[in-house]
Amino acid sequence: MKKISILGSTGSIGKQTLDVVREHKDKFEVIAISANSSVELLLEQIKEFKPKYVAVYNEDAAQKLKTMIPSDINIKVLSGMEGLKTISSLPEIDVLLTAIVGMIGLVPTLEAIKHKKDIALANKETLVCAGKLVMSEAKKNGVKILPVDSEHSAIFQSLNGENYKEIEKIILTASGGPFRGKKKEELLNVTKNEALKHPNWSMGRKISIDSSTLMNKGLEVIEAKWLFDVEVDQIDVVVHPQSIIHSMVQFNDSSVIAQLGCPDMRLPIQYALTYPERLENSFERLDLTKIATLTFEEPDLETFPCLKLAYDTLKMGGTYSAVLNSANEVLVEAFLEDKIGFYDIPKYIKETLDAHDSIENPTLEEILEVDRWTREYVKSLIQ
Ligand SMILES: NC(=O)C1=CN([C@@H]2O[C@H](COP(=O)(O)OP(=O)(O)OC[C@H]3O[C@@H](n4cnc5c(N)ncnc54)[C@H](OP(=O)(O)O)[C@@H]3O)[C@@H](O)[C@H]2O)C=CC1
Ligand SMILES: CC(=O)[C@@H](O)[C@H](O)COP(=O)(O)O
Ligand SMILES: [Mn+2]
Repeated sequence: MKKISILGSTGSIGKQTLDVVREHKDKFEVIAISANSSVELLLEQIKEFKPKYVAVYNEDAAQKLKTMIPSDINIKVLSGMEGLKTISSLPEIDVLLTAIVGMIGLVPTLEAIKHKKDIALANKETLVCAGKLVMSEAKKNGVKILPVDSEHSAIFQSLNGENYKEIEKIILTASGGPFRGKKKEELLNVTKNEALKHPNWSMGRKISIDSSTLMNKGLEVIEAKWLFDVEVDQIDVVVHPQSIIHSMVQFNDSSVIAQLGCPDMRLPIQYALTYPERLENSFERLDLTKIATLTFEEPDLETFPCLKLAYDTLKMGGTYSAVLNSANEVLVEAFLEDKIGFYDIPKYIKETLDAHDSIENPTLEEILEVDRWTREYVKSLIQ
């Protein structure tokens, strides 16, 4: 039995992780679950999976959950950041699955690494804001960082048994999002509801907006750099609207290896939890004869400037990617609250990057301070 703790069990990835557990009840045991404030769903999950711990970040919600749990259920209710850190480092867990959204996942993930827990990583913001630190801590503690993000799982699977030094290029596929093929003039006044309509994946709100701006691909470029230890010019993005090829690796002998499958996050989640083994499951099989065409095009960096901004921050180094990420988190939230327009997202990110004094090799405390500064700066721009 693999013992799992889940950061963000009530979200899109969290719920699909529990689907994987349901599929393999004899293989996985859920020791801890958590959320920000979705207590009704947490209660259902507690009744079904019987975890020993639940962490609710929001203090009021944690208190509310305590009153909702029937007296015959024995579970420890924790709260705040301390709660998230505790469930990330429990002695009895083998792996922490990070399905929480945003850079708030950084501190508990580092806590898990310090306690030598393997990480099944969906929370890409952690590597975007602190990739160097997280990967070096993982190496120091002998911890595996197992990618859940579909593209990075595809790359990881394509690299199975290969020598990472022989990678020539990583080719990240992008769906192009809901606005693929459109030009800036057509997108100036798009609404959040239009932006939330991803063509292939049903995901949380933040990542759905990121896909519509192509920031998601930018964050994934940065995530790939740290996971696979490649240079920025070794990472290409190709738009592949069908989301069947989840990504590829080109090797130094010109061979290209790819991973394909139906768009279903349960597979990368399962693979991260069972690696290096594979487990038979009931998920839909890919039938290539039913797919008329697989197409590929270059990303349009003029219409989608967020992707270029992400590449730029990798080239500039230091804490620029952390600023990109924190600014984006604030701006996506503001866009979802109808406070800013679609193109205000790249505009204010650029202005914040221009105002930032970068720090080379930042410590955790410095990254947290950069996050605080960035949020304050961006909010002052919006007002
Ligand atoms: N969805 C997908 O298919 C994919 C997602 N990812 C990445 O996975 C991560 C999760 O995405 P997704 O599942 O879509 O997001 P969702 O918005 O669907 O879920 C987010 C989860 O995080 C929890 N959460 C948010 N803030 C806090 C907090 N402060 N403390 C504790 N828990 C918190 C939420 O709790 P609550 O319900 O209470 O708000 C919820 O459980 C993101 O980093 C995303 O980029 C990567 C690849 C694919
Ligand atoms: C499922 C997944 O991994 C998402 O990150 C997905 O890739 C988003 O799609 P695009 O960003 O390519 O539109
Ligand atoms: Mn992805």
